[in-house]
Amino acid sequence: MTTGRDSLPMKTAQQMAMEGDEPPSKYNINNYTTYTKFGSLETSPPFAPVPIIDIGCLLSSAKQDDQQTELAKLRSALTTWGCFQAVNHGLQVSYLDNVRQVIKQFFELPLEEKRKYFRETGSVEGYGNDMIYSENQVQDWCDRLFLRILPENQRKMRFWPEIPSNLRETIDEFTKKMKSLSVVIFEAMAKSLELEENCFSKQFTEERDVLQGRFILYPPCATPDQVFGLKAHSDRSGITLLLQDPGVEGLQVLNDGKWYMVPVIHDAIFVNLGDQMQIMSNGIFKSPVHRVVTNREKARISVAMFTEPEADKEIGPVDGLVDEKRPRVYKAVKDYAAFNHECFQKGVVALDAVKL
Ligand SMILES: O=C(O)CCC(=O)C(=O)O
Ligand SMILES: [Fe+2]
Repeated sequence: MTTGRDSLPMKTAQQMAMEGDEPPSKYNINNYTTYTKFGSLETSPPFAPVPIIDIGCLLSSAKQDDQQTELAKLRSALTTWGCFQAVNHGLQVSYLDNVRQVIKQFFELPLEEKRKYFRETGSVEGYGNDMIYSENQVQDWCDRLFLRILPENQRKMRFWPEIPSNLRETIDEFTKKMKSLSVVIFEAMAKSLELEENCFSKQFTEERDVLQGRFILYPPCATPDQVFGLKAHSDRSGITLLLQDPGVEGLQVLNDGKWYMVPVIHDAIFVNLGDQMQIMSNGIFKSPVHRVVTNREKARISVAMFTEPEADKEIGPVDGLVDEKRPRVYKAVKDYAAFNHECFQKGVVALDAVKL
């Protein structure tokens, strides 16, 4: 995958922030009209009353009544918001803090060290900025490390930092835990729609499925009202599991045409659906549009893990969700990642392009 225009930044957002630079004009959304379709950049909208789901109650071992109540809550969360805060997921808050700390330590390293893992132009994997597809693309005020973690035999270890020395092992272990949590969630989603328990999970739990990690630093920004941390998008994944920075908010979700700030719950894992789940659920579940705003004083880090079916697997609305009352909304697609990328370059919304 190569593009003529892609380039690495002269200075990373973190360097600019450290040296007190104002964000350059290519970071200023007011210079680009394309980004106003989702509304203006509002840095302190109301908090999103995003549902809190008790994962323990979704397990088959939970009391039947508790399970039914939680499944109904899950279904309502996913049909309205497309996201929820997962609590009681079995991971200690000290464990989650340790994952966040390791990522923070990586970003605190001197640039010369991080530079070893710089992504190559025309490719997303590695340390750096988002790929640049066009001159009309506003830049995001963030630096990130992007890794394709699963399938294991596709890991490109040259992009996996050796410092901090426990980073590789931490990511590996966290991935296993997130993979198991995702299976619980996929099964619960199916049960909440009265479908076979494995009808979603079977698309994601074989040997060659993909899991990508995006470890992000949003440095403080001198002009938060003009600059996005991450511009509005929906995820192309099946589901995304996100660890937020416990010290600072920044993630916003769009609901019914209005932006809401996602509250930070220290021990929660924020879960949002991606486009591929919206397709598989025949549009019943939502893949929410979301974005990240910046903060004048504080840096924010986040850890996002994206699950996807393997590229050759065709996905489409599952049988149980298509009937006369609810005709099929989406075509079947293969390699939605590549399709999504193509649409992005053409300025087309991928989910619209797979509608029948
Ligand atoms: O940093 C966040 O809170 C969200 C990250 C995100 O939306 C993404 O990486 O797709
Ligand atoms: Fe996202």
